[in-house]
Amino acid sequence: MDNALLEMRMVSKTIGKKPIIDGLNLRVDRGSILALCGDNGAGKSTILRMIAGILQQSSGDITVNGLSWKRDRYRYAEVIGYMPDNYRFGGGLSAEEHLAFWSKLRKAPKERVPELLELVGLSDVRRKPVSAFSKGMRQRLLFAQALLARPALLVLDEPTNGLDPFWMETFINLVQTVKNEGQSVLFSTHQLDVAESCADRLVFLSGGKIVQEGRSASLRNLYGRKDGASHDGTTP
Ligand SMILES: Nc1ncnc2c1ncn2[C@@H]1O[C@H](COP(=O)(O)OP(=O)(O)OP(=O)(O)O)[C@@H](O)[C@H]1O
Repeated sequence: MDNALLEMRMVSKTIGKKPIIDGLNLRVDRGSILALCGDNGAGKSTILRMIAGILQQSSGDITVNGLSWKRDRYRYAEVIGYMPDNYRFGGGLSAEEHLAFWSKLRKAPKERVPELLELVGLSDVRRKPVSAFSKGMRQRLLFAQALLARPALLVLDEPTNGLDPFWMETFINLVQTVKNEGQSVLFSTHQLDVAESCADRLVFLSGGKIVQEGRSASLRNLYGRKDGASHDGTTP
């Protein structure tokens, strides 16, 4: 049986005349964690936005659990939990109000709201307006939002950005728990130590293409290089 949950086949994205993603093939297996790494502008957010259905690919195919956004966007949306980067919270709502609103949209049971606030350490401040939250607290709320409906695939854009060491460690434990419950996780990061601590596979992007992938910390040598070549020219 094919174990792929997410499959991207020959996906390209051009914005204006600029090619951003070029012939990308990527898969995430069921019950696995994949970290998308790469320098600024490599194309990580663009890929995650295409998977979330916010951006449409210029060509190629994306399926999650055999579903495609183009053909069946409602069922497709149900199997994905997406955590955006730089989400703008508005309206002076509290953490609890935000999560309750999102839980209705996602048709998640009411009990998930207090449960998730507790999980991400925001129970005590649940009635405070999110506008008064720190970056890390907002990130934890967005992470909780992605978990609401226990989606098959979590798509997280820079989830540990702004987290202090305690919450960074907690994030690593939480994604492991999510994986043990059978969900899959795809996240982007600049923090290689986080990627190495929790991902089954690391994929490195440069200029909208995969330049290296594998499990090992030896991939670290590649990070930030402009030519995308590994130091010894081999694939780990
Ligand atoms: N709306 C847009 N119009 C033009 N160019 C865009 C647009 N969105 C993204 N890009 C370009 O696409 C490339 C990839 O951007 P993307 O945000 O996906 O990279 P990233 O790997 O997530 O970067 P970072 O690590 O800085 O978040 C960049 O060169 C960016 O300037």
